[in-house]
Amino acid sequence: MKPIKVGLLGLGTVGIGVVRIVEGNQEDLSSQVGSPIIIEKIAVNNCEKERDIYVDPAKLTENPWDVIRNPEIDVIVEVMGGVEETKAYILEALERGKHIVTANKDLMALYGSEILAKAQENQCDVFYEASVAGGIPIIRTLIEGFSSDRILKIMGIVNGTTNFILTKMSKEGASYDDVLEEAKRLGYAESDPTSDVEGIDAARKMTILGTLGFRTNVELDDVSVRGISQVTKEDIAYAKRLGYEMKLLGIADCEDEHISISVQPTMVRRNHPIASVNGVFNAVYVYGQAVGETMFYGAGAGSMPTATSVVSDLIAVIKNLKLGVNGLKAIVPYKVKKLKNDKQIKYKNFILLHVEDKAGVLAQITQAFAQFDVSLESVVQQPNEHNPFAEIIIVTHDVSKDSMNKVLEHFEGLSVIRTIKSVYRVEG
Ligand SMILES: NC(=O)C1=CN([C@@H]2O[C@H](COP(=O)(O)OP(=O)(O)OC[C@H]3O[C@@H](n4cnc5c(N)ncnc54)[C@H](OP(=O)(O)O)[C@@H]3O)[C@@H](O)[C@H]2O)C=CC1
Ligand SMILES: N[C@@H](CC=O)C(=O)O
Repeated sequence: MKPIKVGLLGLGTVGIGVVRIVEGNQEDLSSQVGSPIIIEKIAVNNCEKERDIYVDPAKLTENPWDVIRNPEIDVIVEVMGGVEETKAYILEALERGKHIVTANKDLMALYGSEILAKAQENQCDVFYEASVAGGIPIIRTLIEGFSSDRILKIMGIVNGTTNFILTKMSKEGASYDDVLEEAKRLGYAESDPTSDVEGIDAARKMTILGTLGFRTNVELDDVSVRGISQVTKEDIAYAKRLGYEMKLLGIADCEDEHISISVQPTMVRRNHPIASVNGVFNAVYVYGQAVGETMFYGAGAGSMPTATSVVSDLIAVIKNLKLGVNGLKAIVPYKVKKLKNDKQIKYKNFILLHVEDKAGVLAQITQAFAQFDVSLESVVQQPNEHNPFAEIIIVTHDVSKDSMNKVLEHFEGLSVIRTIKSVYRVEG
């Protein structure tokens, strides 16, 4: 049996997991595909670096082109990250007829359509299951499992680092900075963790999920993004007191063929299944017109869970190779994209205000909501224990983003409001 030769770009957190699974499960994997699988060459930044795994030094190179241009190699597994340089490697590999497995959501969110088009041109596979939600097979599920349905909503905790941080802040009262350091040490965070905490990583993943789920070409700029760096322990405590959990949620919905996609810290009603997803775990909730509610749960980051998705993709590529059907499954979004405007985007809001503690304040505030047609679910006014002002906690009904923005703008000019302390989306 002719072995299948794989070129690996990267031997970090995910790359090490890939080598462990390919070597550790060799017998089972090769039985599934009918050929031994050999990792032929591995590109790294520094061949001398000490690693948590032994690999034959002769396999290592500091030049990724040695992998891409190696005629022996059938499949490239890209787990090194990066965008522009990596795109050049991937495009040339495709031109050379090599199939691609990648965990790189940055690359797929920005250049997915170009890469998939190049793959089709060259009858190559490009699989990227690990790019969203680590070990959860959500991409295959959206493409294949929901092919018969119309997806109306995708809601996900798709960043493990931020869920790990919010969970530890909420359950253990830990400090944001300490937990972020821990997430870095555990290999969950991106090399630049700003993209985790500012919601950019989640936005990239939602771009991919939105494209596949709504079968239209969602771009990163279509996603409105807010991260967790401004979420305070006080906000988390308020959420808990009102029966919610604070989560960084990606929310994509489709109504009358118009879509909206956002990533933002969200107060999720405690009885919603996604509210109990903690730590580095991810979950993707999908609502289909026919199927109704579904949810997919698992580790969203880390070496072995992510490598599981990568190696499953590798197996899929090799099976296609054996059948001679590579390149047939590239998804081409076919619907014209229509984005909702701020009048069409509607959700519940939580607002915490610090206000003057005097007569008539509450009336002025509720009057402002009425003026902009924002209907309220609850309003609570209470003195602040340590300060000479009062707090007003408001939860709205579903209201348009446009109306809500007008209320907040109006509040900026109201002298009785000292500070608009927090505003969060509410789900459930
Ligand atoms: N970590 C996770 O949980 C997840 C990661 N991903 C994605 O997987 C990819 C890899 O992530 P991760 O393993 O965490 O990253 P790491 O930083 O741990 O590893 C990156 C690897 O790539 C090598 N590398 C980086 N740049 C180059 C280059 N220009 N030339 C040659 N080698 C290079 C590094 O070499 P050296 O070791 O010598 O420095 C290292 O081995 C990223 O796209 C990431 O977003 C996706 C899902 C989960
Ligand atoms: N940094 C990412 C890694 C996986 O994509 C995360 O925390 O989810």
